[in-house]
Amino acid sequence: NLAIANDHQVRVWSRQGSQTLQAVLKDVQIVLSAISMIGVRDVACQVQSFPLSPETIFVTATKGLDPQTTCTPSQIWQTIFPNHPVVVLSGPNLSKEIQMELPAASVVASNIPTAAEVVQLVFSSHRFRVYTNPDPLGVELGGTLKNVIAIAAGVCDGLQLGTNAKAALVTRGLTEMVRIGNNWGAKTETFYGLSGLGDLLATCNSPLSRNYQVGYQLAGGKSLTETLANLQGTAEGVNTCRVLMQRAKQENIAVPITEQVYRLLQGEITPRQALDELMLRDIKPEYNY
Ligand SMILES: NC(=O)C1=CN([C@@H]2O[C@H](COP(=O)(O)OP(=O)(O)OC[C@H]3O[C@@H](n4cnc5c(N)ncnc54)[C@H](O)[C@@H]3O)[C@@H](O)[C@H]2O)C=CC1
Ligand SMILES: O=C(CO)COP(=O)(O)O
Repeated sequence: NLAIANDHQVRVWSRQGSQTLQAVLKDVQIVLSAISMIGVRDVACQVQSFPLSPETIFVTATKGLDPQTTCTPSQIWQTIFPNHPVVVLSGPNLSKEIQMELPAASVVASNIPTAAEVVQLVFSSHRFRVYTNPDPLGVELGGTLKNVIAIAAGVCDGLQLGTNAKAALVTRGLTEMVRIGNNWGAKTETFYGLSGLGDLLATCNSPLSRNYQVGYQLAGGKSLTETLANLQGTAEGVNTCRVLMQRAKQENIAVPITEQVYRLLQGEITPRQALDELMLRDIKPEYNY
């Protein structure tokens, strides 16, 4: 809708639609993927078999981690299309609000600045303010990692733990995101921008967020299976949490909040036990000076 409002021609493909992917991709300048994480590699491999101009830009809006490789979506697109520009689009962008034409801001990040600028122009308008950023990994990890913290935030609200607890959780969640991001090569300052703190605040405070909803329902005593069965759309944080736990263990990264969300999702602990585990951790400095 945003691109159409800027007079661009847009074609939409979905596996439920009648048009073939090849027909939709004929002569396109930009391919924007918003496939859920589970389907990214499959769709990218299909796209690889179609003729595309070498200038075609890939934009990815998926927020997740590949369970097999722990790669981010943009890393998958870049591996399959090594000679094409890849741009990450991420920010505090709850789609229902954008559909309602409420104002929002977002970030487009790429190793190729001109590609990010092209995409910035395509989507920018008086109701959607788009910033460029040179740290695609950081921007992508902000949108991906906050989903795990949003599950925890949903639990926090579901248990009615109060505003102080929520502020503590979100702030320490950001510290955890920065720690993981730094370890994987992303820049600290990116996490304090729209795609990090911005998206964290949006997702942790909105019932429109599916990840927040997962936490909220679990706190209300529903099982994960029941919660996911009644959820409209994908809650990427569930898969992200599992992938993250596996990689954090391998790389010895401290991820206390992720660990409690993981154990909760696995059905190993109750929401109350997860809270106690976090509150009773060894006391320590807020950060290492
Ligand atoms: N909804 C939102 O507010 C936002 C969503 N995102 C991200 O966008 C992605 C998609 O989210 P939603 O559209 O909300 O989820 P959704 O569940 O509504 O849509 C995902 C789509 O991916 C399709 N899909 C899955 N596997 C496929 C495959 N192998 N081949 C073809 N299609 C496949 C599904 O059929 C579905 O239409 C997620 O990674 C999400 O984190 C990012 C920003 C905002
Ligand atoms: O990423 C989002 C908003 O920026 C959407 O959050 P959910 O996937 O939790 O609905």
